[in-house]
Amino acid sequence: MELFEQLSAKIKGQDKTLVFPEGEDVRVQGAAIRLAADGLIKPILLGNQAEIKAVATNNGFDLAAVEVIDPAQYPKEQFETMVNALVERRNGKTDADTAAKWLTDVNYFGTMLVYMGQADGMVSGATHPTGDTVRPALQIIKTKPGSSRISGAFVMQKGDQRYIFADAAINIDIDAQTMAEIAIQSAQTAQVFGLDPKVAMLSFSSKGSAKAPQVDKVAEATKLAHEAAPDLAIDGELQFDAAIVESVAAAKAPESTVAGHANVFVFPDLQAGNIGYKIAQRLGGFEAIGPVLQGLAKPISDLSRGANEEDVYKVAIITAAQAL
Ligand SMILES: CC(C)(COP(=O)(O)OP(=O)(O)OC[C@H]1O[C@@H](n2cnc3c(N)ncnc32)[C@H](O)[C@@H]1OP(=O)(O)O)[C@@H](O)C(=O)NCCC(=O)NCCS
Ligand SMILES: CC(=O)OP(=O)(O)O
Repeated sequence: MELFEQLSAKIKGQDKTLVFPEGEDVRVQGAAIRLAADGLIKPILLGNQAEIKAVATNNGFDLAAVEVIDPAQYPKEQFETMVNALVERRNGKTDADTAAKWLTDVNYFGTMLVYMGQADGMVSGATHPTGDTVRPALQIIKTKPGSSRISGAFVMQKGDQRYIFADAAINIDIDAQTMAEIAIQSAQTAQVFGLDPKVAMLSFSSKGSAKAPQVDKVAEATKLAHEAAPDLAIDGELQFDAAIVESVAAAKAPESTVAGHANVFVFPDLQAGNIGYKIAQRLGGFEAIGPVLQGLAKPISDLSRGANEEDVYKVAIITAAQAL
């Protein structure tokens, strides 16, 4: 069975509720209506009630199976409960006035619905940049036990080829310890997507072919990940060609069991990761699913603003599966 058929079969009938803060967006509405019609999730759209209706009418959508919440018309008592819960969660870092202001932003409002258990997960980012989409999750949902950082992976698919690219979304400039943690998180994500992880720690050097502090960082991250997860198939530092092409691996890293066969690619910083996934997507013809946020205590997913309706639909399926 194909990946999304498997995930859909898992979530069907589980009635997971997902909140979509960008309820006025036509791609989001289209996906939410399909997800509800397919019995996969119960969607909540956030936004201005009149605008949401206008978009639906203009596109011939029927919103009967979709709950709509207009934060501006949220009952006063429930809003106050939400403000108090946010202040308590922030534990002295955010006062009531700031919390009330934050909650006028749909991403904060949606994240609080998840935090308070009124939704099982959230999908946003079709119109908001990543920082604005994920910041509320970092501040409110926070990391799950065993994780100290949140990172973002893409599932890259073309035909029967499937790879994980990380971090391509969150951590801008990482140290060796963070890169090691991202590697281990990404291997776990690979397993969720049916891959037997073989992790390449990427660099512009293979096994000491270049000397630079940036290369040392990747070699150190590989060592730290080995120590933390001794059973994980991981190697570095490797150039991308050595990681993926058997003949190049034979020349550049002949001792490696990962080189030439890697399916999880961990990038040394966000410039490389974000550029890398978009090149594979736009020039290589790979479908980019994600970013799938790794290490969060509850499932919140970001979208690329370049996402289409199908991307929203698929990311929602992944998010609901994470909520099981
Ligand atoms: C994600 C991002 C917005 C966080 O930046 P920020 O809001 O300036 O973060 P701050 O350092 O102010 O931290 C805000 C909170 O988030 C937490 N946080 C930040 N990054 C985190 C991470 N990777 N994992 C876990 N928590 C994190 C901080 O601990 C802090 O929590 P606190 O308020 O309870 O103390 C920033 O790293 C970023 O812009 N990343 C790049 C996003 C992007 O543009 N990607 C490309 C497109 S996908
Ligand atoms: C993940 C990503 O790059 O998002 P955007 O295209 O919205 O910046």
